[in-house]
Amino acid sequence: MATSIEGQSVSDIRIDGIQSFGCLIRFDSLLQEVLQVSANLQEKLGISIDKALTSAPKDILGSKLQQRIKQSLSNNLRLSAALIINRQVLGTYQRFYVMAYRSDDSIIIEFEPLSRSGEQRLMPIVNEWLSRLAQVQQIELLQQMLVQSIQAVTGYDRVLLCQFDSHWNRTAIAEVCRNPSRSLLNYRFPASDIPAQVRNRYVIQPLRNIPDVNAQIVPLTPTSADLDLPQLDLTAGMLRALSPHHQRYLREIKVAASLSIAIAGEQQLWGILTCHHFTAVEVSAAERDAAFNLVQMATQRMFLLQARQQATFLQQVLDSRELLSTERDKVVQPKALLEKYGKNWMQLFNCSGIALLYHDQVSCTGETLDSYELDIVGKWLSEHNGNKVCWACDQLSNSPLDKLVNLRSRAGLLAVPLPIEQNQSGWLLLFRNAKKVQFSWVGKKQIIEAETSNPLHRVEERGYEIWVETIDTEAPRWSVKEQHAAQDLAEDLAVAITVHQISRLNTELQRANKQLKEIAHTDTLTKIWNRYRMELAIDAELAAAERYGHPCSILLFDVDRFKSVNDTYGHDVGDQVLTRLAEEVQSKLRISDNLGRWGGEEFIVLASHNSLEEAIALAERLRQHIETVEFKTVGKITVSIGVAEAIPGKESRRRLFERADQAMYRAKQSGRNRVEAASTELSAS
Ligand SMILES: Nc1nc2c(ncn2[C@@H]2O[C@H](COP(=O)(O)OP(=O)(O)OP(=O)(O)O)[C@@H](O)[C@H]2O)c(=O)[nH]1
Repeated sequence: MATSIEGQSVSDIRIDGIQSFGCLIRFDSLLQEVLQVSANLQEKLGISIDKALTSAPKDILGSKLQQRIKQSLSNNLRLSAALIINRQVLGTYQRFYVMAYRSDDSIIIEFEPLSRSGEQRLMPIVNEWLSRLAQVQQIELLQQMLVQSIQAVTGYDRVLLCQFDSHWNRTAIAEVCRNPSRSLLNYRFPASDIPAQVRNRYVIQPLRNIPDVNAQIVPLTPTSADLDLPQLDLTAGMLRALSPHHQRYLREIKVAASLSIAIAGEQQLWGILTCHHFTAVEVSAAERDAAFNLVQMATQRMFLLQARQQATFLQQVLDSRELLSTERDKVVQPKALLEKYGKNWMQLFNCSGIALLYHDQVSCTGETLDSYELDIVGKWLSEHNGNKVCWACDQLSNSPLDKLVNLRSRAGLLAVPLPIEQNQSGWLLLFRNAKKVQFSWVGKKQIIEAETSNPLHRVEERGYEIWVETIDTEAPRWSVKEQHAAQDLAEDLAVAITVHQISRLNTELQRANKQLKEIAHTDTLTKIWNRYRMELAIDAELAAAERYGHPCSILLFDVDRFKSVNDTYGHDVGDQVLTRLAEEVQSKLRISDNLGRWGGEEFIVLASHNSLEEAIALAERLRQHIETVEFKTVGKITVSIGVAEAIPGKESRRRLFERADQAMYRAKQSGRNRVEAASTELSAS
């Protein structure tokens, strides 16, 4: 079997001849001289070759047509629209479809006789299909209707819509076929069938009409070699003869007539619509043009529907992101977000599972991998891909990850970096499971093997080789739109993660601050306020007392002969006494009084709102209570207490304390286990 539909797989072969459904005249670049004519000129135009080669172009074309063509070609390489002309041929009027274009420093004019029959029937058919195509909302339905409409207009036995993949292999995605046993639907054709130079021709001339594969090539006369001119490039025209390769190929697939219409995408060819007839068939220029227009119209609609589909997808992603942004204020755990929205994202991105890796945490939903494996994937991505770039894979078994983790059915992975802190890595991982698909390739095994790494097996013969490729380790590709949308989502998740992180740090910071405060304010042995905290409390109370004019007093007390406790029972027992003493005193105080350890075995009570008399009474109660308490190991102890009432605004905390200390000293001097009050004279001094 030939390797190429166009048969031009190796070199750009030119043939000095045309197909027989029209005739051709080659003029010089100024349209002043006839250089070559096709051998069927007499038959088609009624002008003998000799006459044509010796006549002035005006005499063959008529001055009106000559003028028109000259004008059109003065700026362009070809006529912007083909002309229909009437011409008398052998006594009867004949209509012709005329194409004119420049090629190789010549002007080429092609004439195709038009038959009147059938044209009237064409209009309503075309109009009906146009209106039906214009209303379809589903892409697959539109594609199916397109092939049906082309069959209705051209009458071809098989109409096939093929789409190119990124390697230029074609897959037949829609078909109508009169003979089901010759259906090629879902078949795949290797890229080499339509090599680059042939695809380039389709860009220049999207129509390729071969009404009779077996027709003899009509030679040009004189030949280009005779004229010492290069062989003509007839790409822009309709009559270009088919190469022997192409002819052999079409014969092998038992096609007698073919019409192909290239479909241009935004930047490159999107696909090709191919019509095959199993016997030779005359397709009129009007039918051909109608088919071309239907393809144009349907594909524009198809691209519109595709754009709409993508817009819907993007809108859904946007909606999901909106929901996510409403969560931000609530400081939700990222893991909870995945639990809440994961299902929706899985649907949107058509994936089996989603994982989120950040700050050494792994959360996932749906079918992904084990947590430790996800961790390995994250580390591998950061190491080999950097933290800034997306990584999309549709065949993980072919990637280095296959050796690192047990992939199970996961075949596709879209890994999107989470833009969190600079040196931190985080990933949003979307997984797709493998999807089993089978493709029936048409062509030689060797060629198909070059296009795929999957095993092939031959299934049947239909005059051409068919090789079935089974793919069960691949997932559907991640489209550019999906990748961009996933990046947007990752950005939002990164914000949610950062907000959560900050709030967590805040809580931790607050807790630490509280702890620090407690440590800074608490005496480690007795767990009551320490001296620093007591000083703060006395200062605040002094300020309040001055401001509001209420009294306030302090009680300074000290364990009597505590040294002997330590000496007799040891320091630990001494500590126990101090702890118990604090508890006992605390239990006798009002909520508004504060107890603190002043240092060593000295304690202080801040009795807010207490006058000296009230404070003395409190001190006496405390002293008496302590006297009665039975301390473990030690038995009874006593305390000596010095009481001083503050003179707000007139003395400092230090001075107040000194007065209380002096009173306590007097209590010690007076025999201990006593309460002494600081004198007011002293405080005034
Ligand atoms: N176990 C223990 N002993 C302490 C602590 N702080 C101070 N002391 C002891 O308390 C004793 C205080 O002794 P002194 O200042 O001589 O007074 P005293 O023996 O209590 O006699 P007077 O105060 O005069 O009744 C010392 O032996 C200190 O070592 C403490 O946190 N734990």
